[in-house]
Amino acid sequence: MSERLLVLVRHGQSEWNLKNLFTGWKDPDLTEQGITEAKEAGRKLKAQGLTFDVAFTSDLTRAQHTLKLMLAEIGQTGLPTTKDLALNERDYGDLSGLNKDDARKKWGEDQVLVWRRSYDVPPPGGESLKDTLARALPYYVQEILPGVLRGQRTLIAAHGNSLRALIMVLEKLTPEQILKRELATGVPVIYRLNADSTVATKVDLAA
Ligand SMILES: O=C(O)[C@H](O)COP(=O)(O)O
Repeated sequence: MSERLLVLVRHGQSEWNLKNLFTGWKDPDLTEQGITEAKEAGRKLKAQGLTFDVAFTSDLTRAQHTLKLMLAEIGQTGLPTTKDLALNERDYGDLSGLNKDDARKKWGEDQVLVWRRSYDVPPPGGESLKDTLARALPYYVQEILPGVLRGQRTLIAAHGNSLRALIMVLEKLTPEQILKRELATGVPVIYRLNADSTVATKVDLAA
């Protein structure tokens, strides 16, 4: 019986994470720290003895770069990889490029938290987590999950909110529970699935 392995990794620190800017579909690369985090994520996966059959990433540089660095650490630079917009970060709309502390001063802590972490309230001109889920979940179900269930060991390098959307489904979290769920940069979360696509085990490789 194959193991139905699915590993999710948020990209390492980006230049705009460092500057504390809303990023969304903007396309900054990793910082030096982000490069270190991505390599460390690869080392952690290697230390777990994990290798992969296939990888998925978004259309954005920071996730693609993170995947490349992880695969180099694991020794799998040629791994078949699919890039798709469906795994992109939530579109932050009009907030993109604004400083997160400046936004809190302008609109208040509570409003900014709702935009950043709530399930169904979109930032102005952007996507809510629900909107993000509406394009990430069909992609997961149609393009990723069938392979996992066939035993293709699968690595996904993507973004805080596109992965929170998938985690909400995988872990059956409520809108209240997802509000509190944070995803650190460069931390692999390892799932093994049951044949019915529910989660059998989860290991979070934080720290
Ligand atoms: O797009 C962004 O600004 C970040 O990658 C994620 O932002 P968040 O922490 O506000 O969800």
